[in-house]
Amino acid sequence: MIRFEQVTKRYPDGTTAVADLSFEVAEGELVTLVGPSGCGKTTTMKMVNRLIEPTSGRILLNGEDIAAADPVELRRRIGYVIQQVGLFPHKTVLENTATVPQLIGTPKAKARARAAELLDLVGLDPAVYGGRYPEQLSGGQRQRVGVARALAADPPVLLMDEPFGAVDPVVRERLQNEFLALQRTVRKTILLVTHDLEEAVRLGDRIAVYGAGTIEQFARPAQVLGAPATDYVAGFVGADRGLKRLAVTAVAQADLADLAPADGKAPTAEVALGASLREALALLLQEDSGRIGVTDPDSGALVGVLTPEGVHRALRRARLQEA
Ligand SMILES: Nc1ncnc2c1ncn2[C@@H]1O[C@H](COP(=O)(O)OP(=O)(O)OP(=O)(O)O)[C@@H](O)[C@H]1O
Repeated sequence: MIRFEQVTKRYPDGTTAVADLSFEVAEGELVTLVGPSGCGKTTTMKMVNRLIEPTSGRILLNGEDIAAADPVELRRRIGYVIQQVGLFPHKTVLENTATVPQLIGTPKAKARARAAELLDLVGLDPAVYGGRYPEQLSGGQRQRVGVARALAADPPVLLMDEPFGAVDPVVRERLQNEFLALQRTVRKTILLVTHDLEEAVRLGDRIAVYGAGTIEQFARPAQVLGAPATDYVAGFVGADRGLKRLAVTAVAQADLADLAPADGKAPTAEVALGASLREALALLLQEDSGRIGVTDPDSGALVGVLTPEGVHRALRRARLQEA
C-alpha cells in the first residue's frame, strides 16, 4: 500500500511541482495519474522510489515512512517501468529480463527460466525473441520486455511512467488489454502515469486527475466520466466522454440479440465477451449485416449477437447508472 500524506515538492528554482498531495493506493490496486504536461505526475511517481525527495510531507509504503528506508533496498521492492524502456543494448531479451533477479542473487538458470515464463506472459515467445537484441525488436515489443523485466524481480509495487507511450494506438490498446489480464493474475500495487485520459480510464481501478500540482478528482473511472468533480475535470474529460465510456464498457454488459440469424446467415465477425464496446463498434462499422457474433473467451462458443441497438442500450444504461 502506498500512502501520500500532505506531500509537497518545490524544486530549487522555486517551481512547486506538487502541493499538499494526499491519497492512497490500496494493495493490489492500479491507480492511474493523468493530467496535462507539467502538472506533476512524474514528480509524484519519482518520490515513491526516492529518485526525488519531497520538500515536506510523508510517503508511506505498507505503513513504513520511506524517508527512513535505504534507497537501494527500497528500489528493489519497487519495479520501475519507463517509456524509454532502458534495455541494455548489448544484452539479449532474455538476459535483459533476468537482470534484476540475477543481481539479487537468484541462480542464473532459475532467473532465466523465470524470465522465459514472463516473456511468454507478456506475449513474446522466448524461443523466438529471447535471443534477440533490443534493436531487433519493434517499439511495442521493447515495451513488453520492459514490463516483463519489471515483473521479473517480483516486486509488490510497480511504478509505470507512460509504459505504453511509444506505440501506435492499435498496438497500444492490445498491450493495455494484455497488461490488464496480467494484472488480474499478479495483483501488484501499481501507480501508472499517463497523459492519455483513455488509457487512464481503461487501466485504472481509480484515477487521480491532476490539475497544476494538485489532484482535482480521485475516483473510479465511471465516476470521473459520469460526475466530474470540478469544471476543470469536466473540461479535461471533454465533450466526447460518451465515446470514452465505450472504451470502459464491456460487451458483456450489452443486451445480446438471439443467435438465430434474421437473414439465414451466421455473423461473419466476432468479439469476445470481455472486449470493449469500442472494439465491438469498430467491427460493427465494417459489417454490412449490422451484426457481429459474441463469443465466450473460455470455450470459444458463440453466445449471442451484438447490434448497434445493443451498443446504444448498454451505453444509455451505463450513463444512467453513473448519474
Ligand atoms: N528538476 C526540476 N527543476 C525545476 N522544475 C522542475 C524539475 N523537474 C520538473 N520540474 C517542473 O515541475 C513541474 C512538474 O513536472 P513533472 O515532470 O512532474 O510533470 P508531468 O506531469 O510528469 O509532465 P509530463 O507529462 O510532461 O511528463 C513542471 O512545471 C516542471 O517544469
